Amino acid sequence: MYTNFRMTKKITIIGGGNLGQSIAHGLLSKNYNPSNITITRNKIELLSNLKLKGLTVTNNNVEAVKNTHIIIIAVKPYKIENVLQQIDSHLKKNAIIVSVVSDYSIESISKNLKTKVSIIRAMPNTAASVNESITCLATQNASKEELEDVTKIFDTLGDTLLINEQLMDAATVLGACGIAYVLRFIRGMIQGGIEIGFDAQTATNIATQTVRGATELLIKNGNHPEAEIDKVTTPKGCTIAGLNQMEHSGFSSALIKGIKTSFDNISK
Ligand SMILES: NC(=O)C1=CN([C@@H]2O[C@H](COP(=O)(O)OP(=O)(O)OC[C@H]3O[C@@H](n4cnc5c(N)ncnc54)[C@H](O)[C@@H]3O)[C@@H](O)[C@H]2O)C=CC1
Ligand SMILES: O=C(O)[C@@H]1CCC=N1
Repeated sequence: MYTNFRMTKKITIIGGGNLGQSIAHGLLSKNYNPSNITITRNKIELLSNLKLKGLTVTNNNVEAVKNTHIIIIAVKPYKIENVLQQIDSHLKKNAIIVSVVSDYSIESISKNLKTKVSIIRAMPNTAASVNESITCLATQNASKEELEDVTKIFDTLGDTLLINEQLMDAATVLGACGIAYVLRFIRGMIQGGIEIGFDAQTATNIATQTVRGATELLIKNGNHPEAEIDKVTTPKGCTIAGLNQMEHSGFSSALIKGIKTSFDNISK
């Protein structure tokens, strides 16, 4: 993970919504020069917090891409074609299009652009705002240097993986939708914690740090989850009793089915 680099490349984020703003906040918190970041959306008043931090905020996509090297498109899938048509003839020769739009292929982006530019698909998540995203990247025509530049940007927002584009839908579900699944899990932990005696804030503190600890055990030890679970489950103890009850209620199965259902719904 890069933590201390300052890139001088200009970045434009088209679509300053949930993900676009998360990316902007993540870049700012790692000292990306705000004067090198432009962010667009129709209602620019909703970006006033970023404007105060020194970003260029505009609703003019054409102006926003004119002198920009890296253009991150973060609009909803049904809006990307409009955006591509709008910016096409205004792109710099060496521009790189980075699309975080789900279910919209590199081939589709290419077909909607007359200008020949490098295209990279990226699938980060909203934890980019706190520099803890996992971002999967895929490209067909970007050079090694271009891919390195874009990887550096997403490395400031968390971790980055290069994948085959065929796995982009799977990356969307596991990494991007995954934030919501984990949050719902944590909410369940908190609700359980309140029922057994903690106030909501204390339950939240315990649940969130426990999730962080479990995650670190896997990342730092590189173990299979069951190896770490074995260390917690005393024979005839309360952990295994609770865990088995969760499984009788379909805990793992619910997660697997949910992930599969999300995947099946990507193109709907
Ligand atoms: N929200 C998430 O966790 C993730 C979202 N994505 C993808 O990122 C994209 C954006 O998702 P969200 O941020 O959740 O949506 P959003 O609706 O919060 O943000 C999209 C923004 O684009 C703006 N917009 C619409 N048309 C525009 C135009 N012509 N020019 C400039 N701005 C325009 C909208 O006003 C809105 O603020 C989607 O394609 C989604 O699939 C990918 C990974 C995670
Ligand atoms: O739910 C969605 O459609 C988007 C894709 C990834 C995260 N949110």
